[in-house]
Amino acid sequence: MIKVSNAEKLAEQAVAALKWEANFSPKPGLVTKSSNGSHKDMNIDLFIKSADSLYDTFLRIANVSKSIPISVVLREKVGAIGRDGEKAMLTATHGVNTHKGAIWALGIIVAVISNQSTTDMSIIFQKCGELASIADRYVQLHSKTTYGIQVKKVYKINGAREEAANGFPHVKTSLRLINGQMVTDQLAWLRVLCLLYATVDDTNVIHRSSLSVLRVFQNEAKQAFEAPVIQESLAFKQVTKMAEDYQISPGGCADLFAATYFLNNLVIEED
Ligand SMILES: CC(C)(COP(=O)(O)OP(=O)(O)OC[C@H]1O[C@@H](n2cnc3c(N)ncnc32)[C@H](O[C@H]2O[C@H](COP(=O)(O)OP(=O)(O)OP(=O)(O)O)[C@@H](O)[C@H]2O)[C@@H]1O)[C@@H](O)C(=O)NCCC(=O)NCCS
Ligand SMILES: Nc1ncnc2[nH]cnc12
Repeated sequence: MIKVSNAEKLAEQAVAALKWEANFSPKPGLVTKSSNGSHKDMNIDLFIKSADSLYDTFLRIANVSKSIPISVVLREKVGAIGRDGEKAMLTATHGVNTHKGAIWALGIIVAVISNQSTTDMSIIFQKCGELASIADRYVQLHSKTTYGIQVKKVYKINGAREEAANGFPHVKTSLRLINGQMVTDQLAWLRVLCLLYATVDDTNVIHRSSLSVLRVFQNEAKQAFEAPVIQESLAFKQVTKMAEDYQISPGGCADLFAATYFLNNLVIEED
């Protein structure tokens, strides 16, 4: 029987995916090892610290998810651990929001892999949708108005919550595009990033600019995605310039990029 990695391995792989994403370059608007993008309060060291602070969160999620069926009980247990994870992140970063969206996306994915003990991606995405769609009473009780909620009040778009509830459609597409290619294939990964920039309605970008700016940004990213050599294309230069001009940062795309890497590199163990 094939058994998915144990809880420790899953947590290690989730942290590794976050560090890989932070280090990946270029990522217009986002923090990389060579640029702080559109950020004054973040840098690569902060992202690495933040990723390390989340190991216990992913480990607890993987452990709790082993034996409880997908249900409101599991959803609320994972939610409570996720909120503890947000606190751990804010302690590690002295109050800077580096990984809230990533805790959410990878938290749900880690929970499902541990729960289902499978590497079948269609099952993983379907069950992620089920788990993320279950209402967690404590989120309603404790959540203040977030940027995501504010943006969705104004525009009819899907944010982080819907991405997970719909079974991560953008991660599914990214995974198909990368199709098991190795980490070292930088150009292939840059294409994945451009496709995410082109298709995700990132609430961070809208919050810092507007929906119409996001649409232009997405259109440039789509052209960059289609270019034979992305980094040499005018469209990619435009994406970079727009990130600078509008100080926009597609943090939601970064999270889904990390989630794609995590699933593409999921290690399985045999009994
Ligand atoms: C369901 C929750 C995700 C909460 O959703 P909500 O929409 O209410 O939350 P937001 O506070 O707006 O955070 C959502 C974060 O998700 C990322 N994101 C944005 N758009 C999308 C999208 N379309 N698809 C997927 N993901 C998306 C994004 O996170 C990343 O960006 C953050 C950094 O942003 P930045 O602009 O640099 O910094 P800020 O300080 O926020 O802004 P400025 O002031 O600087 O401009 C960083 O977090 C990245 O990861 C959005 O920020 C969920 O969180 C929830 O309900 N949690 C409760 C606990 C729980 O149930 N957990 C269960 C699983 S563990
Ligand atoms: N590398 C990055 N830069 C800025 N925001 C992010 N959110 C997640 N990863 C990020």
